[in-house]
Amino acid sequence: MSMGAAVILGNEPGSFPYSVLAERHPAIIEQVREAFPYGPEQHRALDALLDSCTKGVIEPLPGGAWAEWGIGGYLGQSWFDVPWLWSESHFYRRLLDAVGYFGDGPWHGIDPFRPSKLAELDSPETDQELTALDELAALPVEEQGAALVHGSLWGNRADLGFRLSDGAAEGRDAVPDLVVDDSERLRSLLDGVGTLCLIADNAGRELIPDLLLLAHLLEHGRVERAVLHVKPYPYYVSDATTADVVDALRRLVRAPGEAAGYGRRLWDAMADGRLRVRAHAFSCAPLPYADMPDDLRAEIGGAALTVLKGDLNYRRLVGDRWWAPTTLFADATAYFPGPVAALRTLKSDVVTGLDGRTEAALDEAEGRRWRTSGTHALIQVRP
Ligand SMILES: O=P(O)(O)OC[C@@]1(O)O[C@H](CO)[C@@H](O)[C@@H]1O
Repeated sequence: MSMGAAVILGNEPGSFPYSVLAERHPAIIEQVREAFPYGPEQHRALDALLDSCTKGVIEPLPGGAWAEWGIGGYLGQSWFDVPWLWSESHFYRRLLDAVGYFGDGPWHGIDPFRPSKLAELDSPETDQELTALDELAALPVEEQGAALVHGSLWGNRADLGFRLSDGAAEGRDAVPDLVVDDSERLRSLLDGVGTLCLIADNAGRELIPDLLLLAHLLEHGRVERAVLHVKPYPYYVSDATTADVVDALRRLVRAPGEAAGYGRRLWDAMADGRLRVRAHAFSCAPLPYADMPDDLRAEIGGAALTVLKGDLNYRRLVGDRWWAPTTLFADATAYFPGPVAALRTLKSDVVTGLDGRTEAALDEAEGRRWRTSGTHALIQVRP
């Protein structure tokens, strides 16, 4: 792989990464502050975090993981001057510290994003999406599969962090033509043999369609087993944890119509081990997948296919760099230990695998906006 492209930093005012550090993170702190009746300790810690993340520098963190993940090299530097991916990931870790998530007090393990995730799961939009399954049942199985792949892909627009900094996002029309569409290749890799790893992204309205797709693939013998990788702790506002998988499955089994059947089949698949949930520490690491530890590399290497959902996982997959958009996806993912697919709506600058004409047409029509607006999507596969 060419390592030539520069790593993305957040220090260019006016850029998307800068706006995430300067605006999205402070907004997230306020949202979390309002969501719970925290005590003075938490409020003070949130004040300190706001100060640090906007004006301060990277400070030491206890625990071995962050030492392994490179904190030593960034101590004393501004949050804006270290790799953007690293800085963001570190923000979520600090936020959880501030609200006592890792402490031994009463707030231990309380997900500060849970209220917004649950609200989404209970929304009328989720009801509608589940009701649509009743009509889907009348279609040929192949068409059901294609529709569920698209449901999972576009479910990625439902990302609460993104909507926080871009309130108009949901109202904007999605562009149904994908900027890259390897869905035929994806279908051919779902040939019924072996394990599918699905590296999940958001809870709620993204996780539900991800689960529906897994239920379909298991039921129709397109995969033998599936492993759903979720985050070991709350992350990037709405990223799915095990608790979110439980909430989504409970939502499904209690739903009317076809949805409940999907939920029950998934519940059974969990019970007999065909569907497993995995919360590897590296899922919350501030690093690209090229740096994944050996145990995860071996596990993923044993899968027939790994599907990565969403924008952040895409950044981690190809490396959070200023790639020329025509860089081959196969080159950027050559290190990955097995067949890999990305299902992503475009919400940050990174992209690979476009043909030159597509890139030129998008630039011509939208300037840089197509990269970050969440209206475009892609399905990319490297067998
Ligand atoms: O991974 P997701 O949920 O599709 O998107 C994550 C996101 O909202 O957060 C990051 C910026 O904070 C970007 O990768 C993207 O804008």
